[in-house]
Amino acid sequence: MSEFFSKKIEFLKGVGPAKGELLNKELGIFTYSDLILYYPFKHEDRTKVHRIAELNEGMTAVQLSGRIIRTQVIGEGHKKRLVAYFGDGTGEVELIWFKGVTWMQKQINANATYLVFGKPQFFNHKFSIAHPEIELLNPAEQQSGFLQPVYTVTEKMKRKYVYSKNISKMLRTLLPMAYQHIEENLSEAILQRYRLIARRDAVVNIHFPKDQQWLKRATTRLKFEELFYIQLKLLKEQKHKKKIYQGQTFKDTSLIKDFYEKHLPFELTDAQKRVCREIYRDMASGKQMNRLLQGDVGSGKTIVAFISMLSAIGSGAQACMVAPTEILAEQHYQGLKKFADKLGITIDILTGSTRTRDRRVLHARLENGNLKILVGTHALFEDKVQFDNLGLCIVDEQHRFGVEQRSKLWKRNSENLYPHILVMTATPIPRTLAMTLYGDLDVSVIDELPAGRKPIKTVHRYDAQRLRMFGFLREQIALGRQVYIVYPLIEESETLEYKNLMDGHESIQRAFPDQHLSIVHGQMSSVDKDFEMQRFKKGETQIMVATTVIEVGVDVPNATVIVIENAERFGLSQLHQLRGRVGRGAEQSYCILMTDYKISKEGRTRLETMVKTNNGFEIADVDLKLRGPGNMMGTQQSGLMNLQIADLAKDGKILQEARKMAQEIIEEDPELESLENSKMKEFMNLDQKTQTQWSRIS
Ligand SMILES: Nc1ncnc2c1ncn2[C@@H]1O[C@H](COP(=O)(O)OP(=O)(O)OP(=O)(O)O)[C@@H](O)[C@H]1O
Repeated sequence: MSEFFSKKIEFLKGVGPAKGELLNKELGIFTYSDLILYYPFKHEDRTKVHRIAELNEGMTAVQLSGRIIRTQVIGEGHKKRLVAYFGDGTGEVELIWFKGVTWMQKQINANATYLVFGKPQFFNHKFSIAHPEIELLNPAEQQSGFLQPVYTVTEKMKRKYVYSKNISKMLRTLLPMAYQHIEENLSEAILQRYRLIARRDAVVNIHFPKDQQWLKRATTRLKFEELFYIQLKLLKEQKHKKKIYQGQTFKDTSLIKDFYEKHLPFELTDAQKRVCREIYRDMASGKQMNRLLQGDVGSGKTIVAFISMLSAIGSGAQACMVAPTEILAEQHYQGLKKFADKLGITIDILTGSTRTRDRRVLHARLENGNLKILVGTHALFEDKVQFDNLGLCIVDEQHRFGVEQRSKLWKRNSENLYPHILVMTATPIPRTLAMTLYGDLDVSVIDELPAGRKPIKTVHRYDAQRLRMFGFLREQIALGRQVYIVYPLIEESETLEYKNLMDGHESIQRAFPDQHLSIVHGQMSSVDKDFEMQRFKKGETQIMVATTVIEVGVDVPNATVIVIENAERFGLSQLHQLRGRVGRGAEQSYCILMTDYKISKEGRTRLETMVKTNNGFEIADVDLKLRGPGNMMGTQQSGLMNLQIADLAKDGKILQEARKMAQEIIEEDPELESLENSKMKEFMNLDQKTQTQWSRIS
């Protein structure tokens, strides 16, 4: 890597210490390469030059080319302004500055030819432009026209008269010098196959494109490069892990057979069978499994998890399942216990609220191998928890565990044998995110719901239609079904949230005097929560009033209606998760989204999406577009999403191509040893700092 790029920015002609410091502090630009990598956020089209005679009142910003005839300072005090009379032979406009009058006056050369850019306003029978951008005209540029880059600058910079155009000017000085130092980092084969332009041309054109087409070429090339290196890195890691991390070989099928033949409660869907096979194959391979299991809500992940555990247990190992919350751990425990009991397999649960006395017993049983399955929260990560022989660890992520915690599991092993890892997510993740966040894992998808499920009917109703809605609930209850009514989490105030829920509870009790109600919220102890859940599950209560604690995992097939109050307050994936609490049996189910009339545009899109589709993958894509990758995955993982130019919400196609290319390369030449690939390896192996200077791979 050339020394050139690490030169301090203040040494660039026209920058100096004062501006240099401003760039350091305000934009994090310290070196030449930092500036080169400070891409504009948009380009203004300056390809067209208008004539003054063509101006009309409705025009947005226009570009004019002509001469400043004379300047004049008018008014006093805060009314003081500089007026420059500007003409192009077809007419005249006034250019006006209210700020920086003296400074501006010094900048302007009367009689010189300028390019002027701004929004014309018609006032007192003439056009004027307030605070236009002006530039001494460069005849070459006038001929070809150009796309003007616009850079983000902070308020503080503006106060010190450093604007976007100053950054642009610095780059105009820097780029011609930098051009020859910019090295290619993709092989000739890749460039040709994807028709990508050379890196140095891309870098120049991302700032100063010759035209729209060049801008597009430059953007595509840089996005490809960014995504390609992330994928190359992830896939290389994956390959590396497979090579060095041995997993225990679980080939025994006796328990699985026994379960299949005698206890399987329903026919597995084809998708479930396929995924079970994929997992079995991994666990029998002798390599450590690192697999992501994606399935839509209600697609039947629990039984797949259990069957995977049977592979491990049948071969004498233990299995565990980690959930992000106690309530979910409890649900998984109940779900798995049903199956485990049938085979006489020992199973227990460990959470923050497990009593010390019980813990001690549990630790001992785990350590001597008598306990085969342990379900729990991150309490499982504590050092005291030692397995005799942990063979499979299932992590139910729900987007809450980060990569960090996941890697912690690696350390939980004895000797050289690592437990197999299966990461489960309940809400589908858009493909682009999955490829980036979980790009080092193999992926299994359950893309089919159990037979006989009817798609849930979703409607949006306003508060004014509440009585009719109650009428509908009565009909359903009369048919023997059960109902959830969900209130939103109110982040600003727990008291308010509680009050909301209690008010709701009261009014529902009034509306349904003959029915038994359950109530569940976050402030209840887990014992009480569990008690209420069980009552509802057993059918002793008909209506469950709850906050979002029921969002994940709750499984009551007889519940056919979910009413979501203030539905506009929920995120899309949350709504989809909540809706997944119904439609889990054979009966027709309904989801009713209640709101008042005031809904933001984005809120409306969310509701419309819910009404339109039941498909979690489609919903995840809309969610990604609405919220952006960082917000969607929570702060923990947003670091990974710190892409410099690519946008995972929009660049799915480029990402797919980049991943495909990276896959082919890693497949053919895992160590990147060929002459062609070695340069890419060199780039990938650059020390973090130099590499970030160029590509910001996280
Ligand atoms: N193949 C199948 N045929 C019929 N019912 C099934 C099948 N697979 C699972 N089920 C049932 O469907 C319901 C949902 O299964 P499960 O709880 O495993 O879903 P999930 O994928 O974990 O969904 P969620 O994330 O929403 O909890 C359960 O009642 C389960 O018994």
